[in-house]
Amino acid sequence: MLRRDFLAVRSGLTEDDARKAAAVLADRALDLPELADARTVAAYVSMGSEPGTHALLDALHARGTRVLLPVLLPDNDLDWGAYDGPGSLVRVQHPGKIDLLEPSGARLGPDAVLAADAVLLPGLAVDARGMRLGRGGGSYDRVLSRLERAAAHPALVVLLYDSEVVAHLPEEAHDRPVHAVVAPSGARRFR
Ligand SMILES: Nc1nc2c(c(=O)[nH]1)N(C=O)[C@@H](CNc1ccc(C(=O)N[C@@H](CCC(=O)O)C(=O)O)cc1)CN2
Ligand SMILES: Nc1ncnc2c1ncn2[C@@H]1O[C@H](COP(=O)(O)OP(=O)(O)OP(=O)(O)O)[C@@H](O)[C@H]1O
Repeated sequence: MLRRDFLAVRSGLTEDDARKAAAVLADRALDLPELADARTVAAYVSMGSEPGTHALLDALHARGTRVLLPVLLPDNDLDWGAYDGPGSLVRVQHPGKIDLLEPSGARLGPDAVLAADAVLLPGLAVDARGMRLGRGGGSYDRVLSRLERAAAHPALVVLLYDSEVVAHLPEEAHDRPVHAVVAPSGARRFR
């Protein structure tokens, strides 16, 4: 129900709202040292009404940051490929899912995310402790447990609209908090 409610608010945004938010989000995200100073960022290509990441991906790529993007696997785990500009993306239709833009180049394997200095995670909301509500596929839960197993500690950052930064979300035992959220009104870090 929570997921449905957050998605309903997103689907009510106009294209103009979304475009303006994406531009502000890219600036704010690039101001965050965790992203600005990263050599490798594992990010994703926003789809539909998700807070836009295109401007951010291009800015990171342009400044020489290595950007990794997810490739959805049949079991909902994620493989990774490098972002090499808008021409390096291909539209993919996974059964039952909205179309995703995925990297068309070499697959680097699920462990490629371990090289990231910062991971940008998609989410529908984050609470005051940094607990994140995802789409429910568990893809990023798996990324987080893979990072934990490898003792990798990249900065974990979520891009959201302002109304999606909330006081409290229900969590499950496997959920792990993120470090920061970037919203149009500003960034917020969690301890
Ligand atoms: N832009 C973006 N890329 C991403 C994610 C994401 O959340 N956003 N993912 C995050 O893990 C992975 C893909 N996971 C996805 C999970 C569900 C749906 C989807 O279309 N869900 C339907 C509902 C049907 C269902 O529950 O499967 C929907 O949201 O309308 C799409 C992608 C990797 N890439
Ligand atoms: N490390 C893991 N390995 C395999 N499955 C996992 C792992 N962690 C969580 N899951 C499973 O993934 C499913 C979705 O979990 P949850 O509802 O927390 O998704 P979410 O965090 O909202 O989604 P996402 O991680 O894709 O953003 C659950 O069935 C959960 O048991």
